[in-house]
Amino acid sequence: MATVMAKIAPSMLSSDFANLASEAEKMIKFGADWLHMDIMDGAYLDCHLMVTNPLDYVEPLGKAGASGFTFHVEASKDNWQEIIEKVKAKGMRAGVALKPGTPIEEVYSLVEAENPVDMVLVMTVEPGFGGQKFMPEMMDKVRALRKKYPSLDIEVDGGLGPSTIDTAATAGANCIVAGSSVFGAPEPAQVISLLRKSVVESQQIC
Ligand SMILES: O=C(CO)[C@@H](O)[C@H](O)COP(=O)(O)O
Repeated sequence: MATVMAKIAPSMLSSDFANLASEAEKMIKFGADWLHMDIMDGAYLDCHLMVTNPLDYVEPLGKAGASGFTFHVEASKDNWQEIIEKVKAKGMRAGVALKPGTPIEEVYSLVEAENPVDMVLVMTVEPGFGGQKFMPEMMDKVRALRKKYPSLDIEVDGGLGPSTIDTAATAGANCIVAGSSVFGAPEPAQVISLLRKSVVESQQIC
């Protein structure tokens, strides 16, 4: 599977997520896979929670129509099992993210749990803002995950674009989050298509 997700930043949303659908519609026009479920069959809304208390957001995001709920391993040391359970009970896929300084071994127990996460998000910049430089050294984490879990969804986020996608895709990432490279492009659709092509081609030679 190759998934290209255009990011909807929290600052673009109202506090009650009331404008979620209209923001998702914009992404459809650009050709992203990341779409609101109520708008189109097969649409997928991926939500990455860079917060200290992810549990508080399971209910509102489930209600708003989120498809995937990704929380940080650094913020859930004591309650990740409860978060996964509640996220899945709300009909969402569960993902776990890790910051650049966090060792990859910290997510293994969440992938191997009886009730496991469906995806691991390897941050390729420090969480905080768009437009940062891709960190190629994070590809060691992606390679380790892909080797250990051949069919796991592995997402990368930060600095992804035409000049970095091949590095991420050949390492084994199959879900790509792209902000500035898509929104800053004269032809966003072309960038999305290029990102997808790189992932698909890398999967064929694996
Ligand atoms: O959330 C983050 C960083 O905190 C990322 O999602 C970036 O916002 C992606 O933007 P680009 O690096 O693609 O511009």
